Amino acid sequence: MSTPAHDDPLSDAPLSAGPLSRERSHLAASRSALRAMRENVESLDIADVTANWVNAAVLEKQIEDRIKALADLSETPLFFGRLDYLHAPGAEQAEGGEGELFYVGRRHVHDTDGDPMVVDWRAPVSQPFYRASKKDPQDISLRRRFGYTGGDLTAYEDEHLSDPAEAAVTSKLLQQEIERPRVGPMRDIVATIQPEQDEIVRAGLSGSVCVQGGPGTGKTAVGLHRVAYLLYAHRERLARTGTLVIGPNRSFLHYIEQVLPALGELAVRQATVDDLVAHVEVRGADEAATAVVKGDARMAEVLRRALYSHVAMPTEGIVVVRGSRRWRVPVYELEEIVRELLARDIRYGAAREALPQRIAHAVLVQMERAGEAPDDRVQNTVARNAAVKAAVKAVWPQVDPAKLVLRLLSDADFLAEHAEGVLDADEQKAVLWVRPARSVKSARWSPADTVLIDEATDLVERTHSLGHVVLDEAQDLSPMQYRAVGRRCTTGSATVLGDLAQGTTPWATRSWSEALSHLGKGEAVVEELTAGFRVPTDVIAYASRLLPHIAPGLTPVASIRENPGFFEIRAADAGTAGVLAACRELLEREGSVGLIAADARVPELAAALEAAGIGHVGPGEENTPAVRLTLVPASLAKGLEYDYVVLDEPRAVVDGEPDERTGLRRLYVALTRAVSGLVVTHATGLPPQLD
Ligand SMILES: Nc1ncnc2c1ncn2[C@@H]1O[C@H](COP(=O)(O)OP(=O)(O)OP(=O)(O)O)[C@@H](O)[C@H]1O
Repeated sequence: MSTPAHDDPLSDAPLSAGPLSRERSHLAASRSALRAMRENVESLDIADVTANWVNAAVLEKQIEDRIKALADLSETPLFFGRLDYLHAPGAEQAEGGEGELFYVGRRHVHDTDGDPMVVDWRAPVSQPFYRASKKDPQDISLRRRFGYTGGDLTAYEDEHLSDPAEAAVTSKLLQQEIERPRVGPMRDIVATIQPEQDEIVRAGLSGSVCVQGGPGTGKTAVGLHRVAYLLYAHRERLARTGTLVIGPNRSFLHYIEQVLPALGELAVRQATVDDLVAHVEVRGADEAATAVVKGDARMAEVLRRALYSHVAMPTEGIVVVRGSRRWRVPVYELEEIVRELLARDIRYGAAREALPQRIAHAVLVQMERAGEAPDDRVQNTVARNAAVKAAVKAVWPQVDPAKLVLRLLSDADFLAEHAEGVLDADEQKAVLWVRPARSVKSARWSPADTVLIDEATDLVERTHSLGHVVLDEAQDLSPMQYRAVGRRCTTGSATVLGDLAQGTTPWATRSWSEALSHLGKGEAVVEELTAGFRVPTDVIAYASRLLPHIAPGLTPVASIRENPGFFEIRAADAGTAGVLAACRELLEREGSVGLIAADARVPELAAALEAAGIGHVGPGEENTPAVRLTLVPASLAKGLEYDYVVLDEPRAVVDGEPDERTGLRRLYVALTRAVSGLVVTHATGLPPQLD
């Protein structure tokens, strides 16, 4: 880049002077054009279009959404880049835009003639903004990045990609954007998506992608931008089939929930795995050893066997009486029908529905042989005949999935019968309830039980599949949970995001290939992200000392932040005075502060903060300028970030987990939440793995 970032010291300068003024005029003109587009939609009179009130309501909602999408948010720049092509791109790539110069922004804006003023960042013509380089200029002569202060365009920076004399330099604006202090919920990264991230964002809809990346490498950001991209590129198809983002817990979902709406996408569902499988109320919890067995993929086989044990081979034929005639379906023919249905790849419930029709068909064949000419109506009547119904009930009874799981967990003999050769005696004992439940309502279901019910439900009736599912923090899922997510995208594709080093469940993923096969997406490509956007150099280097103990073989994250970060380890006296002092000190600085502590220490710290008059909120609650401190139990820190972090008593974080490796992984998560600085306070010494 030959041209350094141009700051305009005279932001009130007359609009006649220099490129910055011209760019500001284009911004002003684009804003007016956007206003005109919005007014155009606002003035639509739907009474002319439809007289039907249902259609009118639907249309009104669409118009409302469109008006929302066309809002001009004063703090959000309308465009952040400009591309000057050497040649006008082909019509297909330019998407209606003619010419060689394009402004890249969050949404498409056109003038009254329909000519584009700003092109959507997701349009093919915008792609070189993210991918072009000196090595591969992609027909770009100039890439210009814009810098904003508040809503004002205040700087720009040029790269002449096709000029061999110009050396490649790191962008200052990009660096500023990455180093900007964090406040409030997660924000979008459209202006600064990196080439390796963009490849994942724009990967095709048909394939599934898995991203392994250390803390702060942008996995969540990439996943969310990928959804926005797919919705743009395949709008109609995904509107029909649906998209879903899965995160680990409510506070995480709350943290990310504004990113997609900010990108103009309002219709993406966000849920936890527990939300997806909420067939019954969860009131219980399992011991780790029990949850491991319940989450093992072999449970799927136990459930399948238990369900199909309800199918009983017929022992006698059926006689259907119609008028003066009696039609007999002999037992061997019934058996053949049942065998054929068992061999087919259809759900238990679908086969149960097909069975009376098959029996009726057998009767119809006999009628035809006897010279009658029965039609479909006759077949339906025969299928509803009492004798046929009774046979179906005996041979292929209805099964309630929750009751099936209830029986497996309560009845040792029933479990033994179907787990024979699949689970050993200890494993069977582990899954059995100590106190068997009487009914589905009174049972103390655990989260792992609801996943079993979900599996059983899917055996009975096929789960609805969506067009695309993004699964974040995937490393924590059990094989049975992967299956539950996988059946929600059997006909669609998935983006799986995670970090093996951050797996903190007893069943955490050991390898992505294994996880992907449980998900049913064994063909997914595994990509790795290693450039870190969050954690400062000194902090990530310190946290990476844990890697050989928690995930040997993983590449440590290389921070791309220039600021080495504020990092201190402080020995403190027992109690809370040292931690509180660190919080006070960091609150003097700009941005958010997270106090992360072992779950068991949270009540004591909350009381101490209150007594000291330091206002704080919990994770997932909104910070305000007056209350910038969040008290975060270590178990909820995953995926979140704060400008400054105070990490209380690392040893307690490690000791809070059932085993050392999980403890050290939890500590790794806690150590990697800071954007600008980290203070570790301890009274009991540090875990030796950090030396
Ligand atoms: N290209 C980028 N430009 C600017 N900021 C970025 C970029 N990529 C990621 N970030 C920022 O870096 C931070 C970390 O990103 P993100 O939370 O997506 O990482 P992650 O890999 O999911 O981390 P974790 O493993 O800790 O959950 C976020 O603030 C995100 O906005």
